[in-house]
Amino acid sequence: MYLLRLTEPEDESNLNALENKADGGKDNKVGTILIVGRGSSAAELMRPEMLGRQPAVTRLPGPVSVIKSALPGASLVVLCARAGDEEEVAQLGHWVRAASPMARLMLVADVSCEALAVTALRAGFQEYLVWPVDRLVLCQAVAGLQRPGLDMEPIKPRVPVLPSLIGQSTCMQQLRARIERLAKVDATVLLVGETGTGKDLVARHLHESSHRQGGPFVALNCAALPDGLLESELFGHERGAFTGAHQPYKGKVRLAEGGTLFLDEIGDMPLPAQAKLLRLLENREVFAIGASAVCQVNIRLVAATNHQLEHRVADGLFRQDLYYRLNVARLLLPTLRQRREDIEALAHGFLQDLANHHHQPPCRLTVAARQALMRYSWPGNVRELRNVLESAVLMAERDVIDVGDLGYLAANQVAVQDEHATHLEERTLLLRTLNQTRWNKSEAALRLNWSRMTLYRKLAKYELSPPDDGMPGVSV
Ligand SMILES: Nc1ncnc2c1ncn2[C@@H]1O[C@H](COP(=O)(O)OP(=O)(O)OP(=O)(O)O)[C@@H](O)[C@H]1O
Repeated sequence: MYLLRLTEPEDESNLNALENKADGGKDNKVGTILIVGRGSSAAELMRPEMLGRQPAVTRLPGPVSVIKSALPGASLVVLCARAGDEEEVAQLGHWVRAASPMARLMLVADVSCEALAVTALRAGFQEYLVWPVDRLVLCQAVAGLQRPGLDMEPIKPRVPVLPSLIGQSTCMQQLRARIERLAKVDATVLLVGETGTGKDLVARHLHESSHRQGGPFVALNCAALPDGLLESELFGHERGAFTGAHQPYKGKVRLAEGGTLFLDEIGDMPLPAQAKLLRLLENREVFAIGASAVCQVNIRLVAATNHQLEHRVADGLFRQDLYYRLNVARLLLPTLRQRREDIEALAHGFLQDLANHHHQPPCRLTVAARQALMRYSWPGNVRELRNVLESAVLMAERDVIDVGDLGYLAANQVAVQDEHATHLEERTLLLRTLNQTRWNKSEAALRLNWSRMTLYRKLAKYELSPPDDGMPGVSV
């Protein structure tokens, strides 16, 4: 009853093979095709002229037990979903991976939706189609199933798996709006921010939202290569240009033709390469090592740094003219400390991601674990948060992450609690002494063996004032 015919009607042998499997036949090359439906596309897919014959469609959310019981042995699971169905998509991906790890997963979305596509690809779907889909495209997408020996070959995803920029804080909303604006123009962009704040991810989003999205996105970390090598990697070389140059190499700049060149850690670029980069930005031309002529290029440059470039200029380590060229449009990425309100959403997104990756249900955070994440200072920003959660997922014995699973954050939490307890004790002691001395501060300082200055500092710190002022907290 779960058989969905996606084959051409004239291809009788395949129909027979599918029928055999559905009837408990021995032909394992094809297997069962299951459709889990939601939205108008599911209803459309049921039309006989679309699929050859009348299929059975199971609704999601629907009888979970029915869907789950149908999964083992399925070769292809087609999910028809709408925008907002991300949770179900992730859930189905998880079930399929658990019940039938070799099955292919296909998502048919009612409308084009980035969140849905990204969730589907992260959940292990090999194919993402947007309704209306051509019947031929459907048939091609399941063609691997129909050809013996190709059953398990994954279908190349048609959309890039680019993680979304998570965060609804004001600074993230502003950042998104700026990315959108800058995506419409071809200006050089400089991304500035601490390590792990998402500069690489933003560069990719800029590329994907720009008219260059069909072109290549080529990234190079300028700090990762020694001086000589960086120049040849970036601008290319001719054969025999230097010892070891056995083959000509185009270089990253020319490889990015028609697309975006992303230069990470640009603050660490050596001065000779900086001179060549300036020429590229001014004339849009490259001169490969050993070449006899320049070559015109059409690229957009996005650069990133976690240095204060102004300081590098002042120290003579970065060319001022290049700095002015790069600094045309500058995007400052907020630290995670500046957008603590996004921590929970980021954690949720990463836990979902990790669950898909490890084919497990997503872990939940206890209240104490959530508080520990909120309190920590995150010097390594979003990357550090992701790493902490990844190791917690691996360490947690159940699908619940408690503060003890958070590695060094747990120790930090204890330190915070100790400090808090010490403060509470000191405040209580001070209040008791002040009450005993009827708020005679000199007498209280004497009894506590503090100077009067220390006493005043502590009064300010704990926001204490005499009872006459009507302030709370004088009774111990
Ligand atoms: N807003 C965000 N939403 C989701 N994931 C994010 C976000 N920001 C960063 N990340 C993730 O955090 C990790 C680090 O991000 P990224 O590499 O872009 O940082 P970076 O600023 O380029 O770091 P570095 O300066 O060290 O190169 C990546 O896994 C990235 O996908």
